[in-house]
Amino acid sequence: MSCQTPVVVALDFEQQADALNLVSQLDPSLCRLKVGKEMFTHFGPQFVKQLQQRNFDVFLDLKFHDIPNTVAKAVKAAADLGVWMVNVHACGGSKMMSAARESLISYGTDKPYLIAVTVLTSMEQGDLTELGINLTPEQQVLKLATLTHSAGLDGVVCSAQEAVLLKRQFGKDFCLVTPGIRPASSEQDDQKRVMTPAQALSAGVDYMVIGRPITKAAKPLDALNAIVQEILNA
Ligand SMILES: O=C(O)c1cc(=O)[nH]c(=O)n1[C@@H]1O[C@H](COP(=O)(O)O)[C@@H](O)[C@H]1O
Repeated sequence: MSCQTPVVVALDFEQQADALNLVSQLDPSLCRLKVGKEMFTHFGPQFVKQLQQRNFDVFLDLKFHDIPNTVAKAVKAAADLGVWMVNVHACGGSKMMSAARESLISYGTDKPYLIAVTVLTSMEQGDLTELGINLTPEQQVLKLATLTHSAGLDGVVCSAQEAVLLKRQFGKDFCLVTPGIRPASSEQDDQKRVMTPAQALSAGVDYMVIGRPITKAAKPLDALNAIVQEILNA
């Protein structure tokens, strides 16, 4: 059965055994899984394959940002790995994003979702100013999402705080993937532009990436179930 909820659990663990211990308690109909830079650097494609063998959809979150040729080839390598979703940085620009999209044409309907990171959810106004960007986070997200949409990608990573604006601008089929999701009882950690699961759902997000509120909970399965319940009740 394919996944019935928008939850994507971010598997950010140092030890593969700890990640697999959590995964063995999870059901692919209740969540998808994200593998990011830490675990992919430690454990590589073999780790992704282990998750796929357990019937999970895998979001390979390596946020590619490089010259067009390099990113196109990296995205193609992700497609060869059979991942469900892969991302690039929208800051890499239109040419880079177009090259990434074109590298997936030969995969037809088997291609992974290709999405672009706009403004990291850990960033706020001061972080943009520091980079010489004199726009609000929302304006910068809109600018990068416009480039992403024009380059023909499937959607963006943004915060749930920008979801209403982006759905209004680009329509319901432009996929919104939102980290920075925090149940009311959770710590914010290093996330800045946050929303609760219920708020994110009503803002119209398609997928919620959630890590520490689940993985660092005393009882991760209970934490996930509570989040799913909050979404179902919203
Ligand atoms: O692309 C991402 O997944 C991502 C983009 C972004 O803007 N913010 C963000 O937090 N992420 C990832 O989403 C996950 C969030 O984890 P928690 O903050 O533990 O819920 C991490 O694995 C981040 O690498």
